[in-house]
Amino acid sequence: MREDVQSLDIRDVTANWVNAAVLEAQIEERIKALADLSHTPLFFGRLDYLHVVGADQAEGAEGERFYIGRRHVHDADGDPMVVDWRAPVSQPFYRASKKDPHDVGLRRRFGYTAGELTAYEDEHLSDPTEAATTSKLLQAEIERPRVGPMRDIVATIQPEQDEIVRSGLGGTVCVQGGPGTGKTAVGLHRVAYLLYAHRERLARTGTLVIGPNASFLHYIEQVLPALGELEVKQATVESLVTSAAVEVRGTDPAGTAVVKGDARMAEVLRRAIRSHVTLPTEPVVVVRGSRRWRVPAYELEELVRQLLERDMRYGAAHEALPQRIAHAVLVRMEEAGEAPDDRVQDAVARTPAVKAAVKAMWPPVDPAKLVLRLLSDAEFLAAHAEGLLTPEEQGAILWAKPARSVRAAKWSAADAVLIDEAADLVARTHSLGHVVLDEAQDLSPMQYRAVGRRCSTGSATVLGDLAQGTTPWATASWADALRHLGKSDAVVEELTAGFRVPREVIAYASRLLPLISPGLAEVESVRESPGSLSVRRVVDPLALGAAVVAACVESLTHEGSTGLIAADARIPLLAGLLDAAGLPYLSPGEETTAEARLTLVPASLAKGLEYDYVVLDEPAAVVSGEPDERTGLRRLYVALTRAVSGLSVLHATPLPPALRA
Ligand SMILES: Nc1ncnc2c1ncn2[C@@H]1O[C@H](COP(=O)(O)OP(=O)(O)OP(=O)(O)O)[C@@H](O)[C@H]1O
Repeated sequence: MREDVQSLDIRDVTANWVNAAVLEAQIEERIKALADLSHTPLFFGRLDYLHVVGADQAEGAEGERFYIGRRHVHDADGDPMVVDWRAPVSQPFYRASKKDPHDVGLRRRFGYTAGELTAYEDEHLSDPTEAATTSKLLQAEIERPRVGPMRDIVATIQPEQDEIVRSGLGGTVCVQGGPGTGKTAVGLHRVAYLLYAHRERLARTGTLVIGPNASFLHYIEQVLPALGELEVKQATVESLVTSAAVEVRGTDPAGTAVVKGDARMAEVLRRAIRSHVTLPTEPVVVVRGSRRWRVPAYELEELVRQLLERDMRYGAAHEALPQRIAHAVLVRMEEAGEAPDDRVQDAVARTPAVKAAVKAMWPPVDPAKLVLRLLSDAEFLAAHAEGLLTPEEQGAILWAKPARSVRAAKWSAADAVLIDEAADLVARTHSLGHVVLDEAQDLSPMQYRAVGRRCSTGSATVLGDLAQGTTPWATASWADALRHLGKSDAVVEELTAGFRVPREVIAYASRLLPLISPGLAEVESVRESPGSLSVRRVVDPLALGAAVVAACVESLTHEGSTGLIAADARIPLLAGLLDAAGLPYLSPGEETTAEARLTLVPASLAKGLEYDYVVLDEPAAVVSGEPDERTGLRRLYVALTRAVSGLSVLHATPLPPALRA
């Protein structure tokens, strides 16, 4: 297939150089998508249907056989050899069971080692005498050491995951799932599925994956290209809302950020922007040739009121008003027996008199300047926050030292979201076709709104775990979150099977659940190996660092990656000790390789990541590094649930009570 594309001669088929360039680019893309990945087999499954698919299931009808792979492959005659995993005929590979065989006689899974076919596993789904078994190949895939970036799970997607992956483009899906239940994997595969099922529509409208930080995005960025999808954009909420005009250089105290992130701020902004509208007291007088045309104030007022009532974007109304005034002038011209056309209306709309009137009634508003004023001018804020924010809340968000200009202001991340909201009040934000929002539990209501306007005419996949919410404004319920996102009708699915964390380790971490998120289901590990958990107290606090380094050395004797997770404040100390011990290490954004397998991870960046072995330094410091205890325990829960094979906890300070023996 690649050779076919490479040998295409487009010289005679293109009319001009533009067409040729476009076609050439498409061919390049296609060659890229058909690249041979030596470790990625062309197929991983086979389905033997009992009957011809789609035909009447007549007794004795010949069955059909399909090989399932990451992409469609055909032979020299164009006949399919491998069907795409996303095609409808592939679905039983993921969903069929003894109970519901989907007309499949045999399901075969193929196992590979370093690109070589080394195993296969058969299930005779329609044979009642064969007992249902769990797949050894799935077990092997889950146990495989984690080195390098996140991998696709296309060969082993589980039935409950597949239901989410294949849910339609029309609806928003929200997935609540504990650590390692495959939320991120499912979200990425859903994008790949949607791009297959709705390629044209999404190519036009675009898709976006939103993650918590750059190192997380780096960790997941290979999954979609491995599935042949090169077009999906990635962003953090922060990068989404920071325009070229404002740079985030400041930080807010927790209390301030909570108020700025509250949905009530949207109403404060709406009032503030509309306060720029002034009802006219003077008429507009347009001079054309020897005639003067007068639109009286009461009529202008009526026009302004109509625009206010229509609740259109502020900027759109600003654009519309001159035309409305000009129209009023035209009506007068017609009444006077003239026959003006559209060009006259345009000309009138551009006269200095109309422009001046519009500027007085409906002046342009710069979103950043509007927020600047709200945060600097106590009276202005009070006027628009009246009945919405308490005086204390207003005090919390006012800058102690008002900024002189948009450029000079030390904008915080929460401020950037306010500016984004204001910008949307001025001009509608462009909506994409589909947005995947990962680690959604950490977003503030205002951040949900910012994401929501980027999929206002599309749909979303919202992924998160309420127990892992570590921001002071973390989501308490998915219903609230979805409301702020503008997707109240979304279905909330729950995933409880854990593919990452071994049983013993997840049981240990889950002791925190009643304190951090009462009512949430504990993750049930599907891993067979019990994993290893060791918790060790180091009596001499000064010896803790050395013990932690020794634990890292020990972990590195095993295959796979090791993550040393510690409170952010302890990172410099541990970095020094690792240097002194001659142990090279990476930062979370850097890719682990067979040579560099140790990563030093500040607890604040551990979310979403995983390592074969985790050494956790001083849990009490992880807890006390957060503004309140619940957030601290949640941060600790995240840190405790990053391990695939083993977790070593080392502490000098007593552990939080829930974790004591
Ligand atoms: N069906 C599956 N087959 C094989 N591996 C899987 C499957 N589902 C998930 N995994 C693996 O489990 C691990 C955890 O998945 P993932 O990171 O998507 O979980 P998560 O729910 O997003 O976790 P967290 O809440 O910690 O961010 C990954 O290594 C992923 O590849």
